[in-house]
Amino acid sequence: MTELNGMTDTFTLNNGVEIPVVGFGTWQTPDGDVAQKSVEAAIAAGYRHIDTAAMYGNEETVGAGIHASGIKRDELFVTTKLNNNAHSFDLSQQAIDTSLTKLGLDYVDLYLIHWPNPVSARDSYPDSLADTWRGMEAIYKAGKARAIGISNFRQAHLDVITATGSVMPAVNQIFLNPSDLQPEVTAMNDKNKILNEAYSPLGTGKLLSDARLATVAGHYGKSVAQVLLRWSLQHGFLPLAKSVHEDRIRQNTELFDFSISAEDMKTLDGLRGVAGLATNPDTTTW
Ligand SMILES: NC(=O)C1=CN([C@@H]2O[C@H](COP(=O)(O)OP(=O)(O)OC[C@H]3O[C@@H](n4cnc5c(N)ncnc54)[C@H](OP(=O)(O)O)[C@@H]3O)[C@@H](O)[C@H]2O)C=CC1
Ligand SMILES: O=C[C@H](O)[C@@H](O)[C@@H](O)[C@H](O)C(=O)O
Repeated sequence: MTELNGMTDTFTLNNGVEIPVVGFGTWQTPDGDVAQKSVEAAIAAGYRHIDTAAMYGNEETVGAGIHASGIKRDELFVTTKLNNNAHSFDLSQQAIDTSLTKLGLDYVDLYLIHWPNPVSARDSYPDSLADTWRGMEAIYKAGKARAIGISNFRQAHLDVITATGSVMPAVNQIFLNPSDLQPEVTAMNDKNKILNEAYSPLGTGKLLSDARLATVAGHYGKSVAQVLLRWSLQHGFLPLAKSVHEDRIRQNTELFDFSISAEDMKTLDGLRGVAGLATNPDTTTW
């Protein structure tokens, strides 16, 4: 993308759907008041994109936060994910209906397969995965999701679904921050016009105390969190930041009044392995 102006900026997915360039994460956000209030706070702060999952156990109260915010449905982009234990055509059809009921929505904007190779279905992989993608396509065609995609997928997994599928995933949501740029996965996504969504953009908080990141943030009078999110955007990745604190939620939207220099981008790109973080390289157990 060439210009970054604000939270309502969008990337265009490979099926033409517009997706707001920053998303609000809800993994480990406790179900109940905390989820409802943090989602409301995120929408009030300007977020127009919420990321949840059946696995997070908070779809009901994330949905309550969406409704309490008073935002119009077509001004909000909502993602949820197929649970790890729901890998089959039939289970995927049941799972989307359950998620929609919990969220109180008629459709989601994006529905993702959470992991390619759930432990419970490992024996039947890759058949279960091809079958699940067929289920995702049916969900898309029924209008229950405006776009469908994948998460934690590498080449071998993508090959399974493209061998029999007819819809290319719109998104691959992956672990992506300066501790791990995942060059092979992002190249695969780029080649197939699959958007790179950056999960754990703050390393689930573990990157925030790194001294080298603090030095770079100091160049801009910004927090480390803001620099990490801006780094994602400047790479063309869509960051999903989670917080349950109103001040941080707001802070994480203030990303459009500065730009990281090419030199500092290089420094950040060189931080591989920082804070001991890296992605599981074992493609067979994903
Ligand atoms: N598809 C997948 O398999 C996965 C998807 N995800 C998605 O990505 C989202 C983000 O990733 P996640 O791993 O949750 O973590 P993040 O990288 O977003 O980091 C969140 C942590 O950082 C803290 N934090 C957030 N903003 C600030 C700030 N400005 N200053 C100081 N601390 C801050 C939060 O604390 P606090 O909340 O207390 O403010 C929390 O501890 C998830 O919530 C989920 O939606 C994540 C993992 C896997
Ligand atoms: O979306 C969240 C993530 O998938 C998270 O639930 C997993 O990474 C989990 O901690 C695991 O160890 O498998």
